Amino acid sequence: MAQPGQKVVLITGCSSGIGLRIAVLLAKDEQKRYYVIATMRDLKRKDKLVEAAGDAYGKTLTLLTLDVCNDESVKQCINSVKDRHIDVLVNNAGIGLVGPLEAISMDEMKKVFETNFFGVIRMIKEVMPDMKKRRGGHIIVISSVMGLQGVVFNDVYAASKFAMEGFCESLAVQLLKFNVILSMIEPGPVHTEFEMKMIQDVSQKDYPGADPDTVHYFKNVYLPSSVDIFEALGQTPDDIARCTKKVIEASSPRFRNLTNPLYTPIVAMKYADETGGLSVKTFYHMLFNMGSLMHVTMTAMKYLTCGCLRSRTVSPH
Ligand SMILES: NC(=O)C1=CN([C@@H]2O[C@H](COP(=O)(O)OP(=O)(O)OC[C@H]3O[C@@H](n4cnc5c(N)ncnc54)[C@H](OP(=O)(O)O)[C@@H]3O)[C@@H](O)[C@H]2O)C=CC1
Ligand SMILES: CC1=C(/C=C/C(C)=C/C=C/C(C)=C/C=O)C(C)(C)CCC1
Repeated sequence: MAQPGQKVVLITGCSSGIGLRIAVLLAKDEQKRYYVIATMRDLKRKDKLVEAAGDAYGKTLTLLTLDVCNDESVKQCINSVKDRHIDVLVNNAGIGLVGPLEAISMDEMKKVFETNFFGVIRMIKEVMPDMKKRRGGHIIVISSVMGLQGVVFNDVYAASKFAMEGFCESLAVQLLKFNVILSMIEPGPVHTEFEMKMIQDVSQKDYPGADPDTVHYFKNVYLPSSVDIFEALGQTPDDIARCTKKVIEASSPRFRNLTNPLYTPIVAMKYADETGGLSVKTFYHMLFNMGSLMHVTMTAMKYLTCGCLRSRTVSPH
């Protein structure tokens, strides 16, 4: 049970990746300021979290079942929290989807929106009324740079994160009136099971419905570039956990929190040209004309990025 003065933090999707690392980092806080309710849809997948939490498990970290796609599961979970009191809600659970649009079924697309968009809304609808009544609370959404800038062959995943950004931009204004803070964390590529699942998924599919040219561009042009980008720009889930902890602890938390300074120019380009042509043409050029140079370019970017870009992001250090 939470001790007096401890903040109750509920996190979704803690069986792996970013959610797991946020749960562990907060539960191991030296000053024991947090009581972490780490949730996952299938408790059979708890072992990695329990092992990483060590002594904190059963003290500052507890486990609950929660499937963000299921109304009953969300209600049951929140009702089982003492007085339904949650100080910080971290909406982390999410799934990816990559590939040629023609080869993706409507059901797969709906599942992405059901998890990444409606899953977050379901959580916020359940937790927000109590926060509003108490005139206090912090809602965090793990969005993505793909909520700010689309990426080729990630059309539906990016759309789900864009939807989230529009939702949060709208809601944040109302919540401020009730002293409830809303913050978005916007990571670029992060080395988690998300990346593995994508690679595994791609290796199993032959993309029926997509023409051979499109499949070629996806498999032989986009995928190698994407692997290079993960290698050159990829952050660790611990980086994202440290950024999230900083946002939770800030005296005046920012609404947007890009975690990767190397992405700042990509996002800035969009606002530099209101016609949108600069972004579309630059990505086209990067992908189709510079594909084989991507590795060198990304590595150079990594070393050349100047301090002014870093200051626009929330640093994990
Ligand atoms: N990795 C990356 O490059 C980036 C990831 N993100 C975002 O970060 C978040 C976490 O992803 P990441 O840690 O990388 O990926 P992982 O695949 O490692 O973790 C995703 C987590 O979400 C859980 N999850 C999926 N569906 C549901 C559901 N219906 N209910 C509850 N939990 C569910 C998974 O549980 P289960 O084990 O049961 O499948 C898992 O615990 C996502 O929102 C993702 O969009 C943002 C930017 C970049
Ligand atoms: C191929 C390619 C790109 C790919 C970016 C990728 C692969 C980003 C992945 C982000 C993730 C995984 C976010 C998760 O939410 C760029 C840099 C836009 C430049 C143009 C070519």
